[in-house]
Amino acid sequence: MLNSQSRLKVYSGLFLASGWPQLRTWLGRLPSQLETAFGSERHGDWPVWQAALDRLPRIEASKVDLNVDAIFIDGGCGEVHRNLIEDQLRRLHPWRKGPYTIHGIHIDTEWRSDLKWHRLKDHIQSLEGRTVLDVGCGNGYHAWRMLGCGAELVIGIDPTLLSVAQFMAVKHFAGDFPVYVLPLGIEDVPPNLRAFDTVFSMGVFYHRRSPFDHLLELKGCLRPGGELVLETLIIEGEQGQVLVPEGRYAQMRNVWFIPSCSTLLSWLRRCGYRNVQIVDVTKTTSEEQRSTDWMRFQSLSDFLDPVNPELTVEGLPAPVRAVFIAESP
Ligand SMILES: Nc1ncnc2c1ncn2[C@@H]1O[C@H](C[S@+](CC[C@H]([NH3+])C(=O)[O-])CC(=O)[O-])[C@@H](O)[C@H]1O
Repeated sequence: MLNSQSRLKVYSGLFLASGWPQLRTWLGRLPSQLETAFGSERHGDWPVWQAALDRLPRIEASKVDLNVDAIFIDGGCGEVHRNLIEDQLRRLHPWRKGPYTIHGIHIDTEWRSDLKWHRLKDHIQSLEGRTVLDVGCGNGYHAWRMLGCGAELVIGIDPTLLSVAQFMAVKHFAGDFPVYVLPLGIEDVPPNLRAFDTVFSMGVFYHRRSPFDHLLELKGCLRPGGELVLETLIIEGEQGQVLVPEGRYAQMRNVWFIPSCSTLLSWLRRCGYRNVQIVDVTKTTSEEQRSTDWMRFQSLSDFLDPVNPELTVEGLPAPVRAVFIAESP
């Protein structure tokens, strides 16, 4: 089992990131934050996931390609090792974000996260040399893609320990790249760090009970002039319209605010962002989100009205997602 010392080792490259003085306030607190988060080994399944990680064989990667839709890691791996790896990776079920191809094993995840990446990548400022924060990064799929686009350092945060375990499995095989997924929520990032060149918040906004506070927290993470990339569920409608589901939305329990595009644009401006733009609006389809062999639970098609797929099973507008970009003052 990884004890707390060796667990910190996973993040050691990050602690060496003294080249980022703005991050010092946070890095100082990080060891105790990690202790607390992993201390939720109270979390029933963590020992199972940790054991799967511990069983992964060490195989040097001879090729890592982060600029392909299925993040690609390969090396000289025989069938015995491949079977062992696949067995361990499957213990980290459900795999929601991806896809990945690791030593010949294709992890066909619930989400084709590459589709979201393609929708936004040509609209954002170049990530070359930038310090990036990905809030609610899941298992880090987009964080790897950001690195592939030249980011100098990518920090992802996600409080779901299974996502962190999946990231650790991928990084175990990829090697020592400046990308980290921390088992933390946005509320754990010290306020007003003003450290990151680009901050992504994708698929998180509608889970927040207090939308303005989320937009302001994100602004506090950005350096002046930095770029926010915000992706969230929207409804069709005029400025001022917003859906607040009274119960579930597409079977999700924790959905709070789904604004229209012009409403969210005005909220961003109200929070002080400049050059606020909407760069993509796309209906979520079963090509993008579906059950697979690596995510065997229900998925989008089960969450839509079987007679009218324009509606969710609750009778609300079916999921449409939009990407907003904005500049921090
Ligand atoms: N307080 C919080 N702070 C940070 N993250 C949180 C918090 N609460 C929940 N999350 C995390 O936010 C992620 C939202 S998924 C988006 C993944 C990726 N970004 C994607 O765009 O594919 C939703 C989706 O699939 O749309 C989950 O991994 C949560 O654990």
